[in-house]
Amino acid sequence: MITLEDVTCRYGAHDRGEDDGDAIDDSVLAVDDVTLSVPDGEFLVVAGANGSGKTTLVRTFNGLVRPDSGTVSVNGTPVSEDLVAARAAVGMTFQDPRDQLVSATVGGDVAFGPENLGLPREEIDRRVEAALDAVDMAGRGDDRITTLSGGERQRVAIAGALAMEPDHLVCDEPFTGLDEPARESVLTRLRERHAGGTGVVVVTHDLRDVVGFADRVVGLDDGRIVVDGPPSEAVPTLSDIGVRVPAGFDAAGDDHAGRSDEP
Ligand SMILES: Nc1ncnc2c1ncn2[C@@H]1O[C@H](COP(=O)(O)OP(=O)(O)OP(=O)(O)O)[C@@H](O)[C@H]1O
Repeated sequence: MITLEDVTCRYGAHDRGEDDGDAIDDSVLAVDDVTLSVPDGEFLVVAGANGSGKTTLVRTFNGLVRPDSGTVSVNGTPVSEDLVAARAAVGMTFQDPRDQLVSATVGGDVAFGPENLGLPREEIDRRVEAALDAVDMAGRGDDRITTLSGGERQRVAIAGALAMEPDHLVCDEPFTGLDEPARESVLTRLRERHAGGTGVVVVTHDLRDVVGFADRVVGLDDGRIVVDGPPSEAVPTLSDIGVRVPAGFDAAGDDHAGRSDEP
Protein backbone atom coordinates (compact mmCIF):
# COMPACT_ATOMS: atom_id res chain seq x y z
CA MET A 1 0.00 0.00 0.00
CA ILE A 2 1.27 3.44 -0.97
CA THR A 3 -0.04 6.28 1.17
CA LEU A 4 0.37 10.03 0.65
CA GLU A 5 -0.73 12.47 3.33
CA ASP A 6 -0.93 16.18 2.56
CA VAL A 7 1.94 15.97 0.08
CA THR A 8 3.19 19.19 -1.49
CA CYS A 9 6.12 19.45 -3.93
CA ARG A 10 7.69 22.57 -5.33
CA TYR A 11 10.52 23.13 -7.76
CA GLY A 12 12.93 25.95 -7.20
CA ALA A 13 11.79 26.61 -3.64
CA HIS A 14 15.20 25.78 -2.24
CA ASP A 15 17.05 28.07 -4.61
CA ARG A 16 15.90 31.24 -2.88
CA GLY A 17 18.08 32.96 -0.31
CA GLU A 18 16.44 32.43 3.06
CA ASP A 19 17.47 35.84 4.36
CA ASP A 20 16.42 37.78 1.31
CA GLY A 21 13.24 39.48 2.38
CA ASP A 22 12.74 41.02 -1.08
CA ALA A 23 12.97 37.69 -2.91
CA ILE A 24 10.11 36.89 -5.26
CA ASP A 25 8.70 33.41 -4.80
CA ASP A 26 9.14 32.09 -8.33
CA SER A 27 8.95 28.44 -7.27
CA VAL A 28 6.63 26.10 -9.15
CA LEU A 29 3.96 24.34 -7.15
CA ALA A 30 3.89 20.93 -8.87
CA VAL A 31 1.90 18.89 -6.32
CA ASP A 32 -0.48 20.74 -4.06
CA ASP A 33 -1.57 19.10 -0.81
CA VAL A 34 -2.38 15.63 -2.16
CA THR A 35 -3.72 12.84 0.03
CA LEU A 36 -3.99 9.47 -1.70
CA SER A 37 -3.85 5.73 -1.01
CA VAL A 38 -2.93 3.10 -3.59
CA PRO A 39 -3.87 -0.38 -2.34
CA ASP A 40 -1.86 -3.44 -3.32
CA GLY A 41 -3.07 -5.03 -6.54
CA GLU A 42 -4.92 -1.98 -7.82
CA PHE A 43 -4.77 -0.88 -11.47
CA LEU A 44 -4.72 2.89 -11.05
CA VAL A 45 -4.56 5.47 -13.81
CA VAL A 46 -3.20 8.92 -12.94
CA ALA A 47 -4.46 11.29 -15.63
CA GLY A 48 -3.97 14.96 -16.29
CA ALA A 49 -2.83 17.46 -18.89
CA ASN A 50 0.85 18.22 -19.52
CA GLY A 51 2.32 19.95 -16.50
CA SER A 52 -0.49 18.95 -14.12
CA GLY A 53 1.98 17.26 -11.75
CA LYS A 54 1.57 13.57 -12.63
CA THR A 55 5.25 12.72 -12.92
CA THR A 56 6.18 14.63 -9.79
CA LEU A 57 3.40 12.93 -7.85
CA VAL A 58 4.34 9.35 -8.74
CA ARG A 59 8.04 10.03 -8.26
CA THR A 60 7.32 10.65 -4.59
CA PHE A 61 6.14 7.02 -4.34
CA ASN A 62 9.70 5.70 -4.21
CA GLY A 63 11.62 8.77 -3.16
CA LEU A 64 12.80 9.98 -6.58
CA VAL A 65 11.14 13.25 -5.57
CA ARG A 66 11.13 14.28 -1.92
CA PRO A 67 8.06 16.28 -0.90
CA ASP A 68 8.50 19.72 0.60
CA SER A 69 5.80 18.82 3.09
CA GLY A 70 3.60 15.87 3.88
CA THR A 71 4.42 12.18 4.19
CA VAL A 72 4.70 9.34 1.68
CA SER A 73 4.66 5.83 3.12
CA VAL A 74 5.03 2.44 1.51
CA ASN A 75 3.65 -0.51 3.44
CA GLY A 76 3.38 1.71 6.50
CA THR A 77 6.98 2.96 6.52
CA PRO A 78 7.78 6.56 5.51
CA VAL A 79 9.83 6.59 2.31
CA SER A 80 12.18 9.11 3.96
CA GLU A 81 13.05 6.49 6.61
CA ASP A 82 13.64 3.53 4.29
CA LEU A 83 14.40 4.44 0.72
CA VAL A 84 15.67 0.96 -0.11
CA ALA A 85 12.39 -0.67 0.95
CA ALA A 86 10.40 1.90 -1.03
CA ARG A 87 12.48 1.31 -4.17
CA ALA A 88 12.08 -2.46 -3.76
CA ALA A 89 8.30 -2.17 -3.37
CA VAL A 90 7.66 0.42 -6.08
CA GLY A 91 9.20 -0.18 -9.50
CA MET A 92 9.09 2.67 -11.98
CA THR A 93 9.53 3.22 -15.69
CA PHE A 94 10.07 6.64 -17.21
CA GLN A 95 8.45 8.35 -20.15
CA ASP A 96 11.61 8.02 -22.21
CA PRO A 97 13.19 4.57 -21.70
CA ARG A 98 16.55 6.06 -22.69
CA ASP A 99 16.51 7.74 -19.26
CA GLN A 100 16.78 4.38 -17.53
CA LEU A 101 18.35 1.83 -19.86
CA VAL A 102 21.93 1.70 -18.63
CA SER A 103 23.52 -1.36 -20.16
CA ALA A 104 24.56 -2.29 -23.67
CA THR A 105 22.43 -5.42 -23.81
CA VAL A 106 18.87 -6.32 -22.90
CA GLY A 107 19.90 -8.97 -20.37
CA GLY A 108 22.53 -6.72 -18.80
CA ASP A 109 19.98 -4.01 -18.36
CA VAL A 110 17.32 -6.16 -16.76
CA ALA A 111 19.95 -7.68 -14.45
CA PHE A 112 21.16 -4.26 -13.29
CA GLY A 113 18.67 -3.80 -10.44
CA PRO A 114 18.89 -7.32 -8.99
CA GLU A 115 22.70 -7.11 -9.21
CA ASN A 116 22.61 -3.95 -7.14
CA LEU A 117 20.57 -5.82 -4.54
CA GLY A 118 23.54 -8.18 -4.25
CA LEU A 119 21.45 -11.23 -5.07
CA PRO A 120 23.12 -14.56 -5.91
CA ARG A 121 23.83 -15.13 -9.62
CA GLU A 122 21.25 -17.92 -9.96
CA GLU A 123 18.54 -15.71 -8.48
CA ILE A 124 19.52 -12.85 -10.80
CA ASP A 125 19.36 -15.17 -13.80
CA ARG A 126 15.97 -16.50 -12.70
CA ARG A 127 14.58 -12.98 -12.34
CA VAL A 128 15.97 -11.80 -15.67
CA GLU A 129 14.50 -14.80 -17.46
CA ALA A 130 11.11 -14.36 -15.79
CA ALA A 131 11.05 -10.60 -16.46
CA LEU A 132 11.96 -10.98 -20.14
CA ASP A 133 9.36 -13.70 -20.46
CA ALA A 134 6.79 -11.38 -18.87
CA VAL A 135 7.35 -8.74 -21.54
CA ASP A 136 7.44 -11.27 -24.37
CA MET A 137 11.18 -10.88 -24.94
CA ALA A 138 12.35 -14.31 -23.85
CA GLY A 139 15.65 -15.26 -25.47
CA ARG A 140 16.47 -11.64 -26.39
CA GLY A 141 18.94 -11.12 -23.53
CA ASP A 142 21.94 -10.73 -25.84
CA ASP A 143 20.25 -8.18 -28.12
CA ARG A 144 21.89 -4.78 -28.06
CA ILE A 145 19.71 -1.96 -26.71
CA THR A 146 20.64 0.25 -29.65
CA THR A 147 19.02 -2.18 -32.08
CA LEU A 148 15.60 -2.13 -30.37
CA SER A 149 12.46 -0.33 -31.43
CA GLY A 150 10.77 2.18 -29.12
CA GLY A 151 8.18 -0.37 -28.03
CA GLU A 152 10.85 -2.97 -27.32
CA ARG A 153 12.80 -0.44 -25.25
CA GLN A 154 9.69 0.35 -23.26
CA ARG A 155 9.19 -3.38 -22.64
CA VAL A 156 12.84 -3.78 -21.55
CA ALA A 157 12.35 -0.88 -19.13
CA ILE A 158 9.28 -2.64 -17.74
CA ALA A 159 11.24 -5.90 -17.48
CA GLY A 160 13.95 -4.07 -15.54
CA ALA A 161 11.34 -2.83 -13.06
CA LEU A 162 9.71 -6.28 -12.85
CA ALA A 163 13.04 -7.95 -12.12
CA MET A 164 12.95 -6.16 -8.78
CA GLU A 165 9.69 -8.04 -8.09
CA PRO A 166 7.89 -4.90 -6.90
CA ASP A 167 4.47 -4.76 -5.24
CA HIS A 168 3.60 -1.84 -7.53
CA LEU A 169 4.73 -1.14 -11.08
CA VAL A 170 4.47 2.55 -11.96
CA CYS A 171 4.73 3.40 -15.67
CA ASP A 172 5.02 7.05 -16.64
CA GLU A 173 3.45 7.60 -20.09
CA PRO A 174 4.38 4.10 -21.31
CA PHE A 175 2.63 4.52 -24.67
CA THR A 176 4.26 7.75 -25.81
CA GLY A 177 5.65 7.52 -29.32
CA LEU A 178 4.51 3.91 -29.84
CA ASP A 179 2.45 2.73 -32.77
CA GLU A 180 -0.74 0.75 -32.27
CA PRO A 181 0.77 -2.79 -32.16
CA ALA A 182 3.50 -1.65 -29.75
CA ARG A 183 0.95 0.08 -27.50
CA GLU A 184 -1.16 -3.05 -27.51
CA SER A 185 1.85 -5.17 -26.64
CA VAL A 186 2.87 -2.96 -23.70
CA LEU A 187 -0.72 -2.80 -22.45
CA THR A 188 -1.07 -6.58 -22.64
CA ARG A 189 2.08 -6.99 -20.54
CA LEU A 190 0.72 -4.56 -17.93
CA ARG A 191 -2.62 -6.34 -17.82
CA GLU A 192 -0.88 -9.68 -17.32
CA ARG A 193 1.17 -8.28 -14.44
CA HIS A 194 -1.99 -6.91 -12.87
CA ALA A 195 -3.74 -10.25 -13.29
CA GLY A 196 -0.73 -11.83 -11.59
CA GLY A 197 -1.25 -9.66 -8.51
CA THR A 198 1.14 -6.73 -9.10
CA GLY A 199 -0.33 -3.29 -8.54
CA VAL A 200 -0.08 -1.21 -11.72
CA VAL A 201 -0.07 2.58 -11.88
CA VAL A 202 -0.17 4.13 -15.36
CA VAL A 203 0.48 7.85 -15.76
CA THR A 204 -1.07 9.31 -18.89
CA HIS A 205 -2.63 12.33 -20.54
CA ASP A 206 -4.48 9.99 -22.92
CA LEU A 207 -6.90 7.50 -21.44
CA ARG A 208 -7.82 5.75 -24.64
CA ASP A 209 -5.53 2.75 -24.21
CA VAL A 210 -5.94 2.01 -20.55
CA VAL A 211 -9.26 3.09 -19.22
CA GLY A 212 -10.97 -0.20 -19.97
CA PHE A 213 -8.63 -1.98 -17.56
CA ALA A 214 -8.41 0.53 -14.73
CA ASP A 215 -9.93 -0.11 -11.32
CA ARG A 216 -9.71 3.58 -10.56
CA VAL A 217 -8.80 6.88 -12.19
CA VAL A 218 -7.28 9.86 -10.39
CA GLY A 219 -7.42 13.15 -12.31
CA LEU A 220 -4.86 15.86 -11.58
CA ASP A 221 -5.18 19.53 -12.44
CA ASP A 222 -2.64 22.12 -11.33
CA GLY A 223 -1.15 19.66 -8.86
CA ARG A 224 -4.44 18.87 -7.13
CA ILE A 225 -6.65 15.80 -7.32
CA VAL A 226 -9.89 16.94 -8.92
CA VAL A 227 -11.46 13.55 -9.53
CA ASP A 228 -10.90 10.13 -7.94
CA GLY A 229 -13.12 7.16 -8.67
CA PRO A 230 -13.97 4.24 -10.93
CA PRO A 231 -13.67 5.00 -14.66
CA SER A 232 -17.44 5.22 -15.08
CA GLU A 233 -17.51 8.17 -12.68
CA ALA A 234 -14.16 9.75 -13.38
CA VAL A 235 -13.80 9.71 -17.14
CA PRO A 236 -16.68 12.00 -18.10
CA THR A 237 -15.10 14.87 -16.17
CA LEU A 238 -11.56 14.38 -17.46
CA SER A 239 -11.88 15.99 -20.88
CA ASP A 240 -12.57 19.22 -18.97
CA ILE A 241 -8.99 19.10 -17.60
CA GLY A 242 -7.35 18.37 -20.93
CA VAL A 243 -7.23 14.56 -20.84
CA ARG A 244 -7.98 12.62 -23.99
CA VAL A 245 -10.90 10.32 -23.31
CA PRO A 246 -11.94 7.38 -25.48
CA ALA A 247 -14.46 8.07 -28.21
CA GLY A 248 -17.75 6.45 -27.29
CA PHE A 249 -16.92 6.29 -23.59
CA ASP A 250 -20.33 7.05 -22.24
CA ALA A 251 -20.36 5.17 -18.99
CA ALA A 252 -22.05 8.00 -17.11
CA GLY A 253 -24.77 8.23 -19.69
CA ASP A 254 -23.98 11.78 -20.79
CA ASP A 255 -22.54 13.08 -24.02
CA HIS A 256 -18.93 13.58 -22.96
CA ALA A 257 -17.79 10.97 -25.45
CA GLY A 258 -18.76 13.43 -28.15
CA ARG A 259 -16.26 15.90 -26.75
CA SER A 260 -13.29 13.58 -27.00
CA ASP A 261 -10.57 14.95 -29.25
CA GLU A 262 -10.19 11.72 -31.14
CA PRO A 263 -8.04 12.46 -34.17
N1 LIG B 1 12.88 19.68 -12.65
C1 LIG B 1 11.97 20.65 -12.66
N2 LIG B 1 12.31 21.92 -12.39
C2 LIG B 1 11.40 22.92 -12.38
N3 LIG B 1 10.08 22.74 -12.64
C3 LIG B 1 9.69 21.49 -12.91
C4 LIG B 1 10.59 20.39 -12.95
N4 LIG B 1 9.90 19.26 -13.26
C5 LIG B 1 8.62 19.65 -13.42
N5 LIG B 1 8.48 20.98 -13.22
C6 LIG B 1 7.23 21.74 -13.28
O1 LIG B 1 6.33 21.19 -12.34
C7 LIG B 1 5.02 21.13 -12.89
C8 LIG B 1 4.55 19.68 -12.91
O2 LIG B 1 5.38 18.95 -13.80
P1 LIG B 1 5.22 17.37 -14.01
O3 LIG B 1 6.30 16.94 -14.94
O4 LIG B 1 5.13 16.71 -12.70
O5 LIG B 1 3.79 17.30 -14.71
P2 LIG B 1 3.22 16.20 -15.71
O6 LIG B 1 1.76 16.24 -15.53
O7 LIG B 1 3.90 14.90 -15.49
O8 LIG B 1 3.63 16.78 -17.11
P3 LIG B 1 3.93 16.00 -18.50
O9 LIG B 1 2.66 15.28 -18.86
O10 LIG B 1 4.26 17.12 -19.43
O11 LIG B 1 5.09 15.07 -18.24
C9 LIG B 1 5.09 21.78 -14.27
O12 LIG B 1 4.75 23.13 -14.12
C10 LIG B 1 6.55 21.64 -14.64
O13 LIG B 1 6.96 22.67 -15.50
